[in-house]
Amino acid sequence: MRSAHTVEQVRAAEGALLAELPAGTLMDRAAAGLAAAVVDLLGGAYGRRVLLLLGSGDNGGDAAFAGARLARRGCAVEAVLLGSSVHEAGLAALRAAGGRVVPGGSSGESGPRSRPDVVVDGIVGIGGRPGLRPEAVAELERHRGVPVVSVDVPSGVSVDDGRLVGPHVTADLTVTFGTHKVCHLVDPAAAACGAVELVDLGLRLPPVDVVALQAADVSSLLRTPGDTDHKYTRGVVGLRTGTAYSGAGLLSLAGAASGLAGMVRYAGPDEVADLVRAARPDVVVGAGRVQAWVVGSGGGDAAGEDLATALADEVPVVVDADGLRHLPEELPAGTVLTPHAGELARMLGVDRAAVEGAQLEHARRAADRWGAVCLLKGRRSLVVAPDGRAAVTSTGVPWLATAGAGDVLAGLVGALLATGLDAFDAAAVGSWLHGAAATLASAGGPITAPEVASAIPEAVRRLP
Ligand SMILES: NC(=O)C1=CN([C@@H]2O[C@H](COP(=O)(O)OP(=O)(O)OC[C@H]3O[C@@H](n4cnc5c(N)ncnc54)[C@H](OP(=O)(O)O)[C@@H]3O)[C@@H](O)[C@H]2O)[C@@H](O)CC1
Ligand SMILES: [K+]
Repeated sequence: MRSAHTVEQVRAAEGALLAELPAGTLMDRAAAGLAAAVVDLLGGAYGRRVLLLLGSGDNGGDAAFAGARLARRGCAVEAVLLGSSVHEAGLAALRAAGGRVVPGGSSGESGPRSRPDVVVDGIVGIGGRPGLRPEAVAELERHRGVPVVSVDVPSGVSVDDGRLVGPHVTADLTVTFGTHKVCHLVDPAAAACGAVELVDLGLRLPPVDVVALQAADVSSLLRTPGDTDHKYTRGVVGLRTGTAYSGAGLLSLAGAASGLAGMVRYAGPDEVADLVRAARPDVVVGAGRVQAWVVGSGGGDAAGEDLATALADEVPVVVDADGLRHLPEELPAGTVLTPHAGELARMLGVDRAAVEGAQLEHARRAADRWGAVCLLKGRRSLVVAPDGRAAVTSTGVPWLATAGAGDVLAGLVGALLATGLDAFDAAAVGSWLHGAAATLASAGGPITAPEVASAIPEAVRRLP
C-alpha cells in the first residue's frame, strides 16, 4: 500500500529521528537518494549539465548536497539562488565539489552557458506556501523543455490536500523522502509530480488517512469463493438501473456480472427487462432478496423512486448518476455515492471547477454531509469515507474517460458490496479493478465501456 502523510506527521517523525541521529544524517540520506535518481534519469553522470534551483529552506539544502554529489561524479553543476537566503552548509559543499552559483534571469556572460540536461527544483518543499515567486516562474520558463526533477514536492503545489493554487513546478520526476505526501497521490497536484520515487529515511510514521492501494492490497481484500460457497453465500447484487436509458442499465449489469458476486438480479421496467433477458442469460430478472443494490445509472426521473425502493431493503446501496439528484437528508452507513466532478458540484452547490481544483476536500465534504462513502471519479478517482479516510486510485488510462464507463463501475462496486466488503473497501477495490481492466483492454489504444467490463475477470486473474 502506498501511504501519504501530512506535513505535520512528517515533521513529528523527523523530529524524533533527528534527536537520535548525528546532525545532517537525514539530509545526507535525502541527498544521496536524490543524486542517484538524477543519475538514473540522465543515464549517467560524467559530463552531464545539471542546473539547481535553490530556495531558502532545507529543500534547497537537499538539492545543494545532491548537487555536490553529482559534481563529484563528473556533472557540471550550476545553481541559481531563488530564496531570501540559502542553505549555507549545502552551498559550501556544492562549491567545494566544484559546483558554482550563477545569476538567474537573462543569460549573460556569467549565466549558465549552455542548456542544462536537467533542472533540479529545490525551490521549496514541505515548508513552502502554495504558489511561486515571479523570479522562480521566470527561471522555470527560461528552461522550458528541459526535464525537471522536483525535490520532495513540485514547488508551489499545496502539499497536504493536492490543490494547485497559483504557479507551480510541473515535474517529470519527483523524488520524495520518508513517505508520500498527499500531493503525490491526489489530483490535480499529483499530475504535476510526474513519476514519484520514494527514498527511505527510516522515519517511524503514524497510521495514515490517505492511501493508494497496490495489486497485493486488492488481492488480499477481494473475497474469493471457498469450496463450500454457493451462489447465495457469495452474494447477490441487484440492479434498479436503466429505467430511462436502457443502455446505461445494460452497462451497469455488465459491470455487476463480471463474476465477482454469486448472482446478479435485474429489477427494472419490463421493456428493459426484455433487453436484459436477450443480452444476459446469466442475469436473473425480477425483484428478490439481494445483499446490495445499484441504482441511478440511466435512471432518469425514476431514479428517486428506485433509490427509495432500494433503501427500504436495508442493504448497502450504490447510488450513481441520476440517483445522486434524489439523495435523502441522511443515508445509511454502507451507501456508496459515485459522482463525477460535475455531479459532486451539483450535490454540494458549488462550481465544477472548485471540485476539480480541490478534489479531496469536496469528496470529504460529501462523505461527511451524507454519512456515506464518496467515490469521486476522475483521472485519479478518490474514495473517501465519512471519517475522512481516503484511497486514491492509481490504475487506469486516459482512454477510460469514455461514455458508460461510470455505469460499469457502479455495477462492479455493487457486486463487491454484495460479496460482503464494506463500503469503503468495495469502492476502493472496485475503482482499482475498473482502472486495471481499462488498462488491460486498452493496450495503448481506445476502449469502450463494454470492453472495460469484459476485461474485469482478466484484471482479477492477474492479481498476485
Ligand atoms: N522532514 C523531513 O523528514 C526531511 C526534510 N527534508 C527536506 O526539508 C524540506 C523542508 O524544509 P524547510 O522546512 O526548511 O522548508 P522549505 O520547504 O525548504 O522552505 C521553506 C522556506 O521557503 C520560503 N518559502 C515559502 N514558500 C515559498 C514560496 N511559495 N516561494 C518561495 N519561497 C517560499 C520561506 O522562506 P523565505 O524565503 O520566505 O524566507 C520558507 O521558510 C523538505 O521538503 C525536504 O526537502 C530532508 O532534508 C530530509 C528530512
Ligand atoms: K521542490
